[in-house]
Amino acid sequence: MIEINTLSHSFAIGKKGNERKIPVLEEITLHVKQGEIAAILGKSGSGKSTLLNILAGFMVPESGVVAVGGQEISSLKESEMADFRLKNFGFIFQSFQLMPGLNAFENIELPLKIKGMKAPERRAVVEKLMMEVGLSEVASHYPNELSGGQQQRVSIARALITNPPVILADEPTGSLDSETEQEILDLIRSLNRNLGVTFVIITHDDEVAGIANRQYRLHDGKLVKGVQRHAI
Ligand SMILES: Nc1ncnc2c1ncn2[C@@H]1O[C@H](COP(=O)(O)OP(=O)(O)OP(=O)(O)O)[C@@H](O)[C@H]1O
Repeated sequence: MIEINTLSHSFAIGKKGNERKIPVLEEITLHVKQGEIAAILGKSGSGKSTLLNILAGFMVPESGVVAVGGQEISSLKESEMADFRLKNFGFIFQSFQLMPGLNAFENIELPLKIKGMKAPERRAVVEKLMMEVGLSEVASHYPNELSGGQQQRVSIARALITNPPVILADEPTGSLDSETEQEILDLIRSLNRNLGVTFVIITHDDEVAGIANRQYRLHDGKLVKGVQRHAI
């Protein structure tokens, strides 16, 4: 499903004409099968966000190949990449990134509106998913009227509403207390099982990585360990 082969990237820092190249990712090779949960673990500064940004096509790597569902993404033009991203990826962030002026239902509905789905169909699809993620009771609540865990459920539902095959999650429980973290991890696991969605989770937290079928550990831009914990 996701194939990253000998990916390297560096950033140039310093004044123009006097730049230094700092390697951030070195010869990364990792593969994620369809339906797996993969965790990319690493301390702050190890290169996790850079790897996720390259995987999502927000950044073009210096060298190496990134393919998703057989499509090599570095060969896509910017507009093709935007289209590819919409169809293939859902995003979950540590800080939820909900629209404050929309209630829970409307936040989840938004991607379907953008896609041009008609209102009655949207309602049916959103209500079904809200039930699945345990949000039916709070459909009309605005983000500031929801707990952190509920806000993350909304953002997970919004990521899933267009049925993307892959969810990219950046520290999805980083803003939550440990009890709520466990609830969200259980939800991710059950959505992965029930819907067959592939998850790539970047985290510094071994607890979060514990739900993954496959763990990759980054240290100073190098993959130090790729562990298959349990098959799907
Ligand atoms: N645009 C940039 N220009 C120069 N250096 C950068 C840039 N973006 C990131 N870096 C450097 O690359 C390294 C990896 O950063 P990255 O954000 O990928 O790490 P991370 O593991 O996601 O860290 P965190 O967990 O703190 O978000 C860091 O040393 C960072 O300073």
